[in-house]
Amino acid sequence: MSLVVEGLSKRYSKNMKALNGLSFSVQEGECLGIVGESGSGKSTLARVLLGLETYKEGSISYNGKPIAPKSRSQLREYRKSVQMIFQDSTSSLNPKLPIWKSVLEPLDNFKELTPSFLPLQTNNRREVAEGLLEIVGLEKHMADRYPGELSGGQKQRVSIARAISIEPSLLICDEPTASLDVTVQVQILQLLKELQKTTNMTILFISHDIRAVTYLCEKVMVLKNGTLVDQFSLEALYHHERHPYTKALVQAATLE
Ligand SMILES: Nc1ncnc2c1ncn2[C@@H]1O[C@H](COP(=O)(O)OP(=O)(O)OP(=O)(O)O)[C@@H](O)[C@H]1O
Repeated sequence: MSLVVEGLSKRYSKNMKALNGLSFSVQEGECLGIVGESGSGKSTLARVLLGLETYKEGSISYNGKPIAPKSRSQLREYRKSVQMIFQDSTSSLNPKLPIWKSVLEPLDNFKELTPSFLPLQTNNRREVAEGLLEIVGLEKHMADRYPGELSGGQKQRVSIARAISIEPSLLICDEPTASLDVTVQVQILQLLKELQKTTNMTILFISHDIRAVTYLCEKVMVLKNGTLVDQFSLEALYHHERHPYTKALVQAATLE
């Protein structure tokens, strides 16, 4: 797996660049964190990387092939190995579907894929869903519940179960813990960390919260007004060379 972004810019209007000449790459098994305040361009970047949003300047390539949002077949191929989790698990789960059916959506889309890390080899779809729920720490009986009957943390676990069902090589997380209580945030981060270790998937973790990013990721990028102002490895977080904006984020987090 390799994701390479070069000179990526995105404008919503003539005068405003939401993303401004971003260049970075992510390699197999890495966990890259992108941190920035509100309006810095985090969601725009996630949407562009997922092919949900077009861009005119720069390039994005996945495993050496360009991501061209206009090509449906390329995008389908890409989605076989790239999954996502968003902040709002409520709107990403269909309220009318029992949990087990929601969990199976990606597998229903890509029938040719079979998740090798599931403990059970079965053709029983419901059992596959239950196995996935167990992997993310939910009990089997949750399978029959509806999203409205679950807590925020439980819903986010369901979103994670669904995302990992096809064993993605790359998981893009856009503020996955932002709407959760602090203790639940930690549990979700622990789960992602554990899953990353067991599956060796690559994680791109986008968040306004530098504590969450530095808990999970060994490489960090800082986004400010659409520009990458700092990039560093976790061990250099407190280094004097850090950009003033990074230092300000760290300081604000310690004051909270
Ligand atoms: N669909 C859109 N049309 C016009 N401008 C947009 C659109 N989406 C985002 N923007 C603008 O692009 C900039 C970056 O927005 P984006 O949502 O990517 O930031 P963010 O870092 O995710 O913020 P937040 O954490 O508040 O969601 C902002 O100035 C925003 O107003």
